[in-house]
Amino acid sequence: MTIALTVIGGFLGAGKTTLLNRVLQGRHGRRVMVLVNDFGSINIDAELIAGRQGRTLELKNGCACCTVGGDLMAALLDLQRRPDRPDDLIIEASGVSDPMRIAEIGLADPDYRLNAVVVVVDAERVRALAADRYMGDTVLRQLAAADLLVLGKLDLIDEAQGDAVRAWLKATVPHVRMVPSRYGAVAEEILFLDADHPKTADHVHGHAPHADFATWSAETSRPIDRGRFAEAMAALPPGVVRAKGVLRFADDDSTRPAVFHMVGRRMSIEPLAEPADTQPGSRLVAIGIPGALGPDGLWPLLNEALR
Ligand SMILES: Nc1nc2c(ncn2[C@@H]2O[C@H](COP(=O)(O)OP(=O)(O)OP(=O)(O)O)[C@@H](O)[C@H]2O)c(=O)[nH]1
Repeated sequence: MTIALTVIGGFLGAGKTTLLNRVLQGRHGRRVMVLVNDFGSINIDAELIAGRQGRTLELKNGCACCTVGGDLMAALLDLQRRPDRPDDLIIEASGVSDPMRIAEIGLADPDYRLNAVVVVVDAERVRALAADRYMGDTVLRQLAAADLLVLGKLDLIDEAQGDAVRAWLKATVPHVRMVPSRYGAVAEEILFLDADHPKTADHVHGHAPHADFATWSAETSRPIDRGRFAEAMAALPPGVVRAKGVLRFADDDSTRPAVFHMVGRRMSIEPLAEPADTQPGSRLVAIGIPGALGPDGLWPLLNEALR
């Protein structure tokens, strides 16, 4: 039997890991493995995946659609030879990748068949991102690659705005079905799409490079002051479009670290859902337009927040 391949794409912070976690928690009876490709030297995404032990593979050091194609092929080959070979492989693409390109790399291996390319859309931000001079092409390419659009974050906008986003998506990618989803609440469906995707064959082979994004990361073993951390993050320049971290605050004596998300200017800090085998210390990564942060990257900000 071939392994069904599902690629989850979507722009930085759209909600890909949230959807993936819902799939992993679902009662679908399938043996699912996941492969995450974060776009930085510290792969925080792998830490944020629920029940990840034994079923999460990581692709580090670059964007799978551009630089790590060879690593991806090697990982796929390895997986289908394992005794605990899965029924399904879900690849969570990095937020800047072209998910169709990743699907194509996967399909070069005859042991895999493409179930679907699922693209998560941040309903609050998608139109502004698509119109952005720097990020627009990447976003539009992702939308066009989808067999299914999962329209998340409708809870952050009102009904009229939600209708306008739907109408815009319908006009922009008329052939693509979309489903609304709050925090990935369509997860059960996505393993069983078995999409008919003529687009894969038609897709222009070769790779039109997407805009360059820079990543920054910083780590510390010292506790972090919550108030000063929030102030430091609020001071990030607009060119930093996404940041996330697994953090240990000085005022929190639980063993459970906190998870920090910044998507655009929206920030949240919550306890890590499943703290089982997380690393000690704190880690922070950010992604944005090259040059948005100075040569020391996140370090000055993180240092300000230490106690
Ligand atoms: N309000 C709201 N927030 C959501 C929804 N889905 C996801 N989020 C939040 O959006 C933030 C980013 O979610 P992730 O799932 O980490 O996004 P991602 O696409 O995996 O991010 P990258 O891998 O960094 O590109 C988190 O704070 C989520 O809780 C939703 O439907 N509504």
